[in-house]
Amino acid sequence: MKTKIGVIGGSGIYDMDGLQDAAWVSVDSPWGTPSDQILTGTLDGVAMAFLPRHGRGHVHSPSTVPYRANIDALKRLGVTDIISVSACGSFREEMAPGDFVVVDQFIDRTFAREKSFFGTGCVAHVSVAHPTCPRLSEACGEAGRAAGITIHRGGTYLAMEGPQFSSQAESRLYRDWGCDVIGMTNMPEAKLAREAEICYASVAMVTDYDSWHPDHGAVDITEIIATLQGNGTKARDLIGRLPTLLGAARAPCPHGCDRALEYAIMTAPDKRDPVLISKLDAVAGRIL
Ligand SMILES: CSC[C@H]1O[C@H](OP(=O)(O)O)[C@H](O)[C@@H]1O
Ligand SMILES: Nc1ncnc2[nH]cnc12
Repeated sequence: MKTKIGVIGGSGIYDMDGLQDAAWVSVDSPWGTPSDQILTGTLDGVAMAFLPRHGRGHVHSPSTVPYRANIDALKRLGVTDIISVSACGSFREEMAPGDFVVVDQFIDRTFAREKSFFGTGCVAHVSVAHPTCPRLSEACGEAGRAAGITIHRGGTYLAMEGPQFSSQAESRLYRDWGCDVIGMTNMPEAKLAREAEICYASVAMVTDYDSWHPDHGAVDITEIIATLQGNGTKARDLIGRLPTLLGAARAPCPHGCDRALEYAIMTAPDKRDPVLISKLDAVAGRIL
């Protein structure tokens, strides 16, 4: 199988340079219209697909990002591995603004989003005990180190609904829960990538200390935007190193991300809803 790297660019990352045969393409999805067109091309001989999560011009709020359409569209393009690049606040002194964190766990506190491709007429339960792919996360860590970025391996990301930032009491609570960083978008994105059997790694770029830090006051959007610019340059460097690290030929995921649906579907074949089954053609076509 061939590797196709999908990059979902978060706040401040709306484009990707250096692709050969670059073209923005529209992808139709039965799950709605994706956030934007998808930039396709190749980098060092590896196929790439870049999607700005909020759309060019930052149109979609964290609650209205069409997460299902985005993941479905990437799957339709043949994406095997997704790198999610996101801005985040930090709950740890040592995870400072400008640092990157390769997230490996999530606490999902979002509540106003569609979180699954499955439902009435085709029920499925996948495991998200380990919601990110260790192989892909390792490659992101290596690429970040090679780019000279201070990059922390492993961290728990609190996904909040937003769009407002947390109160100081919430910020302190999440810190006490053992969370390391906070953002508004990695859920349900990571869960949907698992349902679509796509390896998913999350690179969170610290922009602020949220609102718990006694020396930093409350999170402030102007501070975030200033830090985002430097973070974006580093993120482009990290992503540019991934094709060589991952290679064009892809072995099956040793952690089973690409087989997540193998035993997940509960609904008996004769009880399945044909309309839903047809919408699942890309996500679950391998097993349906
Ligand atoms: C620009 S501050 C808040 C905004 O930034 C993050 O976006 P993303 O995860 O797409 O990089 C955060 O989740 C909020 O949406
Ligand atoms: N403190 C914060 N909370 C939520 N999302 C963020 N994105 C960047 N900083 C954030």
